[in-house]
Amino acid sequence: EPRAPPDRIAIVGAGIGGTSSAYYLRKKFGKDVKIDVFEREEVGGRLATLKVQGHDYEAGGSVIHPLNLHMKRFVKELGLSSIPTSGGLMGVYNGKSLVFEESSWFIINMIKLVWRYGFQSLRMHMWVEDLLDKFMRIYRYQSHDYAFSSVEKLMLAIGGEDYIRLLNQTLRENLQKAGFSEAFLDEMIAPIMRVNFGQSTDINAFVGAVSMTAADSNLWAVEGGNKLVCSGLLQASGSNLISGSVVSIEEKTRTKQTGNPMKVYEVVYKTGSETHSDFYDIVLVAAPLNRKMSGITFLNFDPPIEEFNDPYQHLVTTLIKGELNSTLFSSRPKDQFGLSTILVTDDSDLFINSLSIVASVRDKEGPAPAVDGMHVWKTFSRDILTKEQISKLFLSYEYAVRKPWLSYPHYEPPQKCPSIILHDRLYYLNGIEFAASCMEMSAIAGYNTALLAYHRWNGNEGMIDQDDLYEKLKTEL
Ligand SMILES: Cc1cc2nc3c(=O)[nH]c(=O)nc-3n(C[C@H](O)[C@H](O)[C@H](O)COP(=O)(O)OP(=O)(O)OC[C@H]3O[C@@H](n4cnc5c(N)ncnc54)[C@H](O)[C@@H]3O)c2cc1C
Ligand SMILES: CC(C)=CCC/C(C)=C/CC/C(C)=C/CSC[C@H](N)C(=O)O
Repeated sequence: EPRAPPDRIAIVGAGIGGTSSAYYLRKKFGKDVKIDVFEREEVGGRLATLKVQGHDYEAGGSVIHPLNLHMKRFVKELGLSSIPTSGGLMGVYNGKSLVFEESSWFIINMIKLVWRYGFQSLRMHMWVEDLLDKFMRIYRYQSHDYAFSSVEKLMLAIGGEDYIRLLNQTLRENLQKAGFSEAFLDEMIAPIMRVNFGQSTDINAFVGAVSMTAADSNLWAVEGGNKLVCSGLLQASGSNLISGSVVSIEEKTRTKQTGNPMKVYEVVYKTGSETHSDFYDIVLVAAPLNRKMSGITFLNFDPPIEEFNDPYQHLVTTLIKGELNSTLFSSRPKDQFGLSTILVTDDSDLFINSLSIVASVRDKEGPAPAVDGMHVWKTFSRDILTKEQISKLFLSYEYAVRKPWLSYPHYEPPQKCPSIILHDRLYYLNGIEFAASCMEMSAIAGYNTALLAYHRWNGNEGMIDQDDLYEKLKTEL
């Protein structure tokens, strides 16, 4: 029989990780537990929008894969709508010319790819499909309430030693061993890593494969903004949003109303200039702890809570309403340029990772047609763009707005992922980002940590770190 549920749970962070964990904690522990979600900025976290002339555009997490089943389920259960994001033609620029340009004709693209790279594109598609096939196992494990006490054990359960190997090799090493050519890696793979994770093929091979799936077609987004999933989950979970910044967490002993002494966590948080504190049975940290990003101090833990020293990447999203200077990329007349996404190779020496025409979060039909040759373009760059750099990219522009991020871990395989269990009933979701950082991975972490907290609270050790789950569930169903 499950023991009486906890009285109070605290979640630090109202991004997709924190809000999905609130949603699943409510489902598991029931209606009586009090769930407080602390958020120091906007609900949504790295799911955020920027306004350009009255219209909202994704500035953080923008695309979702059709096989991201948690995001798909959230949109359905929250009564939200999805809009397609793929579309437009892509080119790869190497600093001198466009080494590859998509055609609107599929057969032309195939001929171009086979002519330049043989059948490597087809082999890459199969490599990614194999990863995705194994990846789908996590949904079956979680639908049967199985949980994992570390990212490595979760990865092992999904893809066996192959997945652990992907974590511990660079994408380049893995693909070189698989026989892919340097030209294919430099001209096709590296630009996709740069746009998706701000790094090249030195990234770990698992996040590299995840990044390749983000180059698939049929990607989608939430109409009105992906951050609506977070606000929706927060409401659906019946949690209390506390707009404040958590500054410390410490284990304390308190006497409950029953008269029994209980170990609880004191969460100290600031709202404006005021400092408050409250006590919780369970705490989930759903925000990166790296390099003091969260500003949380763990007080008087013995042994002390592990250090989180790996850096996150600086990345700047800039939205510019302007007319592209297409002569920078091609000698064709500007009205025949035709590309809506430009990726760059490592040796392009260009100060951006990517440039693409974007649609607002309400545009169901894709980007609005150009007005006076002007579109809204999104660039990703490591540093804030100077006016001179923007003027190099655009013949003219009406408006520019930017959002700097500490976006993703800097990946440096072999990849050690931070722990999920920091202390008895103190959990950490964002270690999963060191496998791969995306909305669906944080949603998976939210579900896994909710299940882990529930099973550990109720002593259901048999539901944690089960071996051979794939075989077990294959025969059971
Ligand atoms: C530019 C960019 C583009 C991206 N594109 C995509 C994409 O297309 N598709 C995709 O799937 N993923 C994408 N991602 C990644 C995806 O957005 C993230 O992996 C995901 O949103 C992380 O969610 P999270 O809840 O784990 O963390 P976060 O969203 O970072 O949420 C953590 C929250 O905790 C809060 N917080 C931190 N410390 C404290 C504290 N001490 N007290 C209170 N609150 C605190 C923060 O304010 C934040 O709101 C992108 C990310 C960036 C930056
Ligand atoms: C977890 C699995 C199996 C799939 C997720 C695929 C996916 C959507 C990954 C997101 C990768 C990412 C962080 C992209 C950032 S940039 C997105 C887009 N290219 C843009 O330019 O906005």
